[in-house]
Amino acid sequence: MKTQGNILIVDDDIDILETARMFLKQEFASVDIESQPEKIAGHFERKDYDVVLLDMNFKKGMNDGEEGFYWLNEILKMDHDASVILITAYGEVDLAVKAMKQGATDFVLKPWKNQKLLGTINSALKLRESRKEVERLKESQKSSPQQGGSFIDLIGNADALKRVKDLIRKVAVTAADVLILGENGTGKEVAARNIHHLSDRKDEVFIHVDLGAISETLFESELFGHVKGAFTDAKQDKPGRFEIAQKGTIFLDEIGNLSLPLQAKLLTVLQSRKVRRVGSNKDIDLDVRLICATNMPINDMVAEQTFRQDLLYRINTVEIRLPALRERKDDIPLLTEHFLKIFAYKYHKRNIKIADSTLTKLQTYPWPGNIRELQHAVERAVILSETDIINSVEPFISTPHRSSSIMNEEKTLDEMERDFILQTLERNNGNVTKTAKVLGLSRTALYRRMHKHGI
Ligand SMILES: Nc1ncnc2c1ncn2[C@@H]1O[C@H](COP(=O)(O)OP(=O)(O)OP(=O)(O)O)[C@@H](O)[C@H]1O
Repeated sequence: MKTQGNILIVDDDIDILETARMFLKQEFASVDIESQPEKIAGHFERKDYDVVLLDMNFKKGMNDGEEGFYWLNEILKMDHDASVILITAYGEVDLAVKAMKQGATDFVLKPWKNQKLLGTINSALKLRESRKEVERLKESQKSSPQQGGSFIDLIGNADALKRVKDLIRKVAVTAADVLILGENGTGKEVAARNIHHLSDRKDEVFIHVDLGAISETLFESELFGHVKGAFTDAKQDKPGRFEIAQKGTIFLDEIGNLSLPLQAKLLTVLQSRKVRRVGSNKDIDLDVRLICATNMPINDMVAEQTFRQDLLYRINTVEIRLPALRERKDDIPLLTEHFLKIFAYKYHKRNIKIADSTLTKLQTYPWPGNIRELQHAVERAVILSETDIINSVEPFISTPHRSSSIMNEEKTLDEMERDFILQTLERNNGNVTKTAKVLGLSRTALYRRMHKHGI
């Protein structure tokens, strides 16, 4: 069976064109020839070419390759993913190498051996397919609401947040790598998206990678991609997240959860700014903006040698720390009203309001799950409320224990947090996973707090 693929051969030597066509017709679905490069555009209007074989010199006696460069450029203007193979004579190899730097995929020397030509075209076809795959993935990422995500403004006027917003504005326009620190639910992802949207990469993709959710064994293949046959399940070539993020921003979330061996692998890629698919021997230059985030005490982890210092230095050119919600209590009413609007609309309760006294009481609760917890609480209150005015904290809170911790203003925030974790653990029979879920925390974050409170 013939291989799928449209091939165009451009050379002023009719003999070469005919011989190449005769041979390649047996192998590929469609082979066209052209002796006048000025007509390349016409071919591209009629067909989508996967591989173009292009002569370097057209005019007799010319061997500076200038025409080849010119037409290569024209082809890439028409289709920037085109795979162009240059046909060069012996002695023109330097020119061919220069052309590859300018976007050609490969070159073949005249006179060629048919099997060698076939191998070169097949590799170019593969490359073309994988470039198309990257483009397809980019498009699907852009249109997926989860990945593409729209720009959400960081709501809040508290001084601690104003400083963060200032820093974001300053750093966004630079190429600096950014490390965002902060507890769960403080808005690290929102901040990362803000940086992307305020940068000159805003029209390119924003790729969110949750490192905590990728298994140790799949890490390399997910991030760096793989070639067909690299391992048992590698049925076809697949680009990694770094490659998909080309020209855009890659957001490596939960970087503190990476094991030491994976930290080493990531460091190699970040240092060289090159990525190599698993099973391939070709490096791909990376042009990506790097933003990392973690809720772990990364500096302590360096001291404990569970996080590599050299990796930290590589990723934290600028460090942004998002304040916990309890450190910016003044913003609680504003955020509550913001979420109220969203959920009032969603649940068709357009007239719903929250009494001022209730808003004030919500400010006294420590919100260990931060803004995400507040968001869920407002959603619950809107669903449960039977009147238009919510004038109690009860509907915000799923249990009586929780409301007593809200209203008890005598205790310090730390004490309330400790009590609250204990109560929640008790209700979940000591199950940390369930407790973490109820509190809107990751297991690691919950363990850290339990450790802090001596639980
Ligand atoms: N300043 C803010 N204004 C409005 N909404 C916000 C703000 N900060 C966070 N949110 C909302 O709170 C929720 C949690 O935010 P986000 O996912 O960015 O937090 P995170 O710090 O990345 O959390 P995690 O560490 O758990 O991944 C999201 O629904 C987000 O839209």
